[in-house]
Amino acid sequence: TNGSAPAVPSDQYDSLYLSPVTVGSSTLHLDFDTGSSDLWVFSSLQAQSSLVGHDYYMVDPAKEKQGYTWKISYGDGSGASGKVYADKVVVGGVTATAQAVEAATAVSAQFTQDVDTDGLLGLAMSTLNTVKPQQQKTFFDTVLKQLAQPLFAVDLKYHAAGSYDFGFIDKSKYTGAINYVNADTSKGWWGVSATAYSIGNASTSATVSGILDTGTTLLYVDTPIVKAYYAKVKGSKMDNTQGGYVFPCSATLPDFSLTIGGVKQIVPGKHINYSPTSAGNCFGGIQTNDGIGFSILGDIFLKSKYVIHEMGSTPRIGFAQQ
Ligand SMILES: CSC[C@H](NC(=O)[C@H](Cc1ccccc1)NC(=O)N1CCOCC1)C(=O)N[C@@H](CC1CCCCC1)[C@@H](O)C(=O)OC(C)C
Repeated sequence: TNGSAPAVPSDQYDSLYLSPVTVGSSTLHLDFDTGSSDLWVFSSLQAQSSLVGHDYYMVDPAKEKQGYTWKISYGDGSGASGKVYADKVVVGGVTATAQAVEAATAVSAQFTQDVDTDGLLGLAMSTLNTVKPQQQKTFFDTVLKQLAQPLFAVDLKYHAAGSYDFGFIDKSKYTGAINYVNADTSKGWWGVSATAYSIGNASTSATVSGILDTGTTLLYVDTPIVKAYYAKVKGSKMDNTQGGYVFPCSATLPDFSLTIGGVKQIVPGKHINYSPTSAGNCFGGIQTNDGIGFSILGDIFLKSKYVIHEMGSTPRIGFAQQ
């Protein structure tokens, strides 16, 4: 089988994308996250006050995996925890009949405030799953064998609805060739390396190692690259109160590319103007990975591409231009 689910921006700046998922008998809107490996949902186990504005999973005690718990924390400091159930999960017509569904008993303030996100669906390797006493499979791992091809493809768009395809490559969603590279899954993520970057037409050799992460809004790379980029943006500055590089909203932003597998993967300058700030300037889509330890190729990088994540005998990543 195969299937496709829409990926709809949660707000006008594409800060995250939400996809409809049937969990048990409810339809929830989840953030598909290639940076983590838990499928967790807002649930009837939470206080009613935490559920205002959310769709949530009505737990069925008969489906509980007795004694199983989970607890996750994310790069931005948010987190959640709870109990585990085995229930039907359907994504774009692809059905996992007994998927581990992690029902929240507690979620951090960021999640309670963000009333659009009803949970996350992790698409990294199952080795990062947080369920105890026994790690559980991601949705993708659960359905892998029933998929026509062992892959999912990510088609996030700039200020528009895109999609996640499971089990097939949709030729209508990209142009030109698909360029494949081996994925480094040793740390549990979809890891890639670039051998160069370019700012406008100037290319510089450098090793950029990072992970693809649909659950991260921006593009985080090494500080020297970030400095070189904003040196080309008149009026840009590092603004600690805003938490990163900002620039006049009228600035012209150069294109940025990373060379992966010998092919330049270009991020249009337009995509690098992430959003206006409260201070009247604009916040950059490229920021420093200081403190993270590796680069994160998040939505700013992904939203101009069709990216195939293939879990064959050798895991591969395929890049094509939208
Ligand atoms: C650099 S790592 C930071 C990353 N978070 C983010 O990128 C969050 C996502 C978000 C958007 C809207 C509302 C709430 C959260 N955005 C963010 O920090 N922003 C601040 C800068 O301006 C852009 C928005 C992160 O923690 N990603 C998580 C998934 C994420 C999904 C949304 C809820 C919070 C958790 C995950 O991909 C992860 O931890 O990746 C690891 C590998 C870093």
